Amino acid sequence: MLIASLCRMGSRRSSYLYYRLNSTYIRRMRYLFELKEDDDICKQAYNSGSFFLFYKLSPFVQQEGEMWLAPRINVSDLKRLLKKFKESEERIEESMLVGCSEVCTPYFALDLGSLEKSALESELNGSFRELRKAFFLLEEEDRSLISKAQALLRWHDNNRYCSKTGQPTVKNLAGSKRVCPSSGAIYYPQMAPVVIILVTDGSRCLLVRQASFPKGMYSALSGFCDVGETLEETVRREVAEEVGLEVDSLCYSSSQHWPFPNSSLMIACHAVVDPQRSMINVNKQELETAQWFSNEEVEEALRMEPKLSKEQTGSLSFWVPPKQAIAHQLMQEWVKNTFHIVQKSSCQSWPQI
Ligand SMILES: NC(=O)C1=CN([C@@H]2O[C@H](COP(=O)(O)OP(=O)(O)OC[C@H]3O[C@@H](n4cnc5c(N)ncnc54)[C@H](O)[C@@H]3O)[C@@H](O)[C@H]2O)C=CC1
Ligand SMILES: [Mg+2]
Repeated sequence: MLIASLCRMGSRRSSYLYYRLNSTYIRRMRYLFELKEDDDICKQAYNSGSFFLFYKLSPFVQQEGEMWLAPRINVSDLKRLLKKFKESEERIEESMLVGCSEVCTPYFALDLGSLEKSALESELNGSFRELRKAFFLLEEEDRSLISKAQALLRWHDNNRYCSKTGQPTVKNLAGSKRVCPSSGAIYYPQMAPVVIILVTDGSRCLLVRQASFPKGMYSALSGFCDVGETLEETVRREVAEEVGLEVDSLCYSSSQHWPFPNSSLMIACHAVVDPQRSMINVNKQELETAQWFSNEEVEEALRMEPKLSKEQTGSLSFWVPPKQAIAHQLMQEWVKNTFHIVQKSSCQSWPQI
């Protein structure tokens, strides 16, 4: 966003700043690429790295006043910690690369789940919190790094063996892949593509409840992409499957990595149905209920603090996910009318029927 606004300024100074920001970004991406490709460089990078710590997939966090942080510790503190718990320094090689700072300080994540939790917490002066709680407490940058870190740690934990030979697989130092030494098969960390769709009939938008949602919460309709589907096909199928409506047109909004319960790539879209054919027919195997809401109702739900909304204060009997969820962003776009629907005729990949 900063880069975009600097571009709009259009002055010579802003072009220079734009170039500097952009080149820093390229340098960082090239550096991360090297770390992923070359174990020797990655091993050296541990020495200048910062480490996020986890305990059985729960991130280490600290509270500072009102703020929650996911602190990173440097390699000498990490070595001291391992020594104190009588662990070998080789444990550092179990770390995963999760990113780097503006000045190319690499960030790693390490799970210390085999050590004693309360002793670790008092040594580090903080606590290991479930990601479902930490996610909504942390600021954007920490939240995104911690989510990525947990997704990587979980994927490696679940993919220790080769599905062809049954032999143990070995991770590269950055954790960007695992290799089976006997078959040579390479496995890469994966996330599942999911569409999340805010359906509108022009004047109202459709929100749904799954039985597993917290009481009173409604969200946008969602569903996993089936193998072989385009995004448009998934949107159309999910809307038909879950609420029995036919999508006329749609547009892409944005995407988000969603770590719960496993790693998903949430692909957010707006979709339009014909107001003459807007009668909902809920698939009870998938949803508890689905309902049309007015612009005013959604606007009020968005304004409410999730904590207050859970207690159902005010005139509304429902609440919506907090700002960290992409469903919230779709609703914001809808109430402000800041999305642009692509007409069916101009959508190249629209399925032929
Ligand atoms: N960030 C956000 O704002 C939101 C995120 N989500 C996430 O979207 C994901 C999918 O949403 P649903 O409506 O439940 O999907 P869905 O409508 O496709 O139904 C889930 C069912 O699909 C099947 N399925 C197919 N492929 C699967 C896969 N790769 N992993 C797991 N199950 C698979 C299973 O039978 C599962 O019970 C959920 O993980 C949820 O956490 C959902 C709503 C809002
Ligand atoms: Mg669904």
